[in-house]
Parts: sequence; C-alpha cells; structure tokens
Amino acid sequence: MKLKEIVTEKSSLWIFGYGSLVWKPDFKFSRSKIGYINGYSRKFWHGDTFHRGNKETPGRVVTLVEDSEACTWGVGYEVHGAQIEESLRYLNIRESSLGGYVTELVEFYPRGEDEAVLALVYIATSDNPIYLGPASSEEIAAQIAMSSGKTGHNIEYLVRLAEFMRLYCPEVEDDHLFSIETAIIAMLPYLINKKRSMPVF
Ligand SMILES: N[C@@H](CCC(=O)N[C@@H](CS)C(=O)NCC(=O)O)C(=O)O
Repeated sequence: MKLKEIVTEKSSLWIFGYGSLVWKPDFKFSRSKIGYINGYSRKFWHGDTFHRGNKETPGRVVTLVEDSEACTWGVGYEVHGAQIEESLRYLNIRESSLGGYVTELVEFYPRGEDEAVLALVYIATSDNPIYLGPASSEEIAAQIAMSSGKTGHNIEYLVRLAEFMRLYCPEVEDDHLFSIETAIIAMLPYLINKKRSMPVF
C-alpha cells in the first residue's frame, strides 16, 4: 500500500515513534497516543554520525529489528492536512537524510484499543552504511558513554528513552534498554574520575 493510500480522505496520517521521536517529535501533530507495534523489537544497533555522534566516534541510537515474538511500545502521532507535508518534510531530513532511516508501514495499536491504524515508521536496516548491529549491553553502553553529536550527548538519548518507558509504559519489560542503562550507571564513577583526571587545556 502506498503512503498516499493511507492518507485517508480525512487527510490524516499516523506516524509511530519509538526512539527520540517519543520525547522530541519536533513537528506539529493533532493528537498522540501511547501504543505499540507487533513483530519488531527496539535495539540500539544503529550508528549515528550526526545527532549523537560523529564520523570518528559514531553514537548508538535505536532501530527496529524484525522479531515475530516481540512488540515495541512508543508514541503514535496523528497529523492532519498541512501537518502531513510539514511533518514528512521535516522527518525525511532528520530521519532519512541525517539518520539513514527508511520508511515502512506498520499496524499501530493505541493502548486500550482493539483496532489498529496504519502508521508510518522510520527504520534503519542492516544494509545501511552506518548500521552497527548487535553488541553486548556493556559494549553498547561504553560506546554511548563516549559519544556526542550536534544534538547532544548519547547518554541523554538513552536516559530520555528509559525515562519515557518508565513513565508511560511501566508495565513493559525492555531488558535490552534497561540493561544498557544499568551498564552506563555502573560506568559513571569511572567516567567522572576520567573527566576529573583529564587535563584542562
Ligand atoms: N526512528 C526512530 C528513531 C529516531 C531517532 O532517534 N532518530 C535520530 C536520528 S539518528 C534522531 O532524530 N535523533 C535526534 C536526537 O538524538 O535528539 C523513532 O521513531 O524514534
């Protein structure tokens, strides 16, 4: 089904966010709903050489990996009328040009509703040149701890996503996300001492 076919005659489009889009959509929308999509798990397996890293020290951000047993919670945003073109123009730059994500259509289930709505989602696939793939929680945490980019530190990206899940999806277990957060917290004394011992130029 083509995008233009899911933009119903009411000229409404749903966009599903599961990473930085859950705390910073940065586009105008008419309403938002917490919910999930089936068949994907969220993984810190995508590299980021702009927002949270650079070419020498890429950061790690989330993407979706197909997994028939899994579901991923996030936020669905409904855009209407002029908001559709505005949001797509913005996201195509932020997500596709700068982030290397491509678009897919998925069924989004708002919390407490039986009916799914078709939604656009941005996914970075393994054939993407800055795709980093699987690594242990400790390795991912170490990379996040040492990365920052034009939008901010990679630790902020992780913490805001963990905060979102604790606040809005407290019933959801996300071992991948919270094991990385635990590993980063364990590193903090080292990171602080390293900072202290770093020479000030
Ligand atoms: N496509 C995912 C991930 C989005 C994401 O994290 N994209 C990065 C691009 S590499 C971004 O926009 N980062 C902005 C930031 O880090 O604040 C989502 O739906 O939330």
